[in-house]
Amino acid sequence: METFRWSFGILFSRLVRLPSMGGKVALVPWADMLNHSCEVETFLDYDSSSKGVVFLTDRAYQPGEQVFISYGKKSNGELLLSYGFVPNEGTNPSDSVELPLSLKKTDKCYKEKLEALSKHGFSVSECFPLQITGWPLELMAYAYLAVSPPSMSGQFEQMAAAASNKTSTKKGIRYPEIEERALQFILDSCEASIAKYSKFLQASGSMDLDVTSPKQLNRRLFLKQLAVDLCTSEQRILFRAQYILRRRLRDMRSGELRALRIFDGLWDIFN
Ligand SMILES: C[S@@+](CC[C@H](N)C(=O)[O-])C[C@H]1O[C@@H](n2cnc3c(N)ncnc32)[C@H](O)[C@@H]1O
Repeated sequence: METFRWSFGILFSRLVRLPSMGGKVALVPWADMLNHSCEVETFLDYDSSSKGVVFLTDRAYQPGEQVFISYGKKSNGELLLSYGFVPNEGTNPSDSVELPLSLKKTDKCYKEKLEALSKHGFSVSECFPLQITGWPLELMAYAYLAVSPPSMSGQFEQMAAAASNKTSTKKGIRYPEIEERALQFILDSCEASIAKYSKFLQASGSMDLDVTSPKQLNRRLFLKQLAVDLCTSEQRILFRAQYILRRRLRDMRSGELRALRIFDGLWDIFN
């Protein structure tokens, strides 16, 4: 098992996917010494004219400077799983965190909604990727479905299709009448996830590493630090989403309040 794990780790951390050969994988000695940087876009690829694997840098490098390639637009979690490292905090624009969303068991239309989701290959709980720059339209469509009242049952199918990205238009759907509830629903999930991350990060300070040798201790400390780095970066994305959602909800609610005040003012005039 130990040998299998080692071979698996070596293979997955060193294999190269060659886009011009349909993503074929290859082991490329020497080229596999290049480290990843989230700031570069260039990658290794097969070049049919020279019949070899080539790499063109995207900028000039000074002698002695380390040359980087891109291992692909991957989240910190993917980089940790495939390559065993986590980029420095805030340096990976492709970083994302999976946000779990679920239908509520107490929902009056639970069965109908689940049926609509099942038709599109979804189940009662789904995860959607949150990025520092925002969230996908599919996540919003799922949130609409989760909060929509029985009077909107005619739209469940459309919402489920949009959540699974199987609509023909690929454009986002909008239901202004339930937008506030949908945003609040996403915010609640976001805050539940933040609480889980905070619990882990707090506990990590006093985690019992249960080791018998200094070598084992160093290894466990290293792995713990990787877990802490990953959780910190994922929690950062959740905090950003929480900030955006709170602001949007506050603006919507203050807009509604203003409209209500104007209505009250008009009411007073007419009375
Ligand atoms: C294809 S090898 C790159 C060469 C490797 N540094 C070596 O010495 O052989 C991939 C491994 O390099 C390391 N690596 C690559 N980019 C890194 C980065 N930005 N930060 C930390 N480690 C990195 C990881 O251990 C990864 O599994």
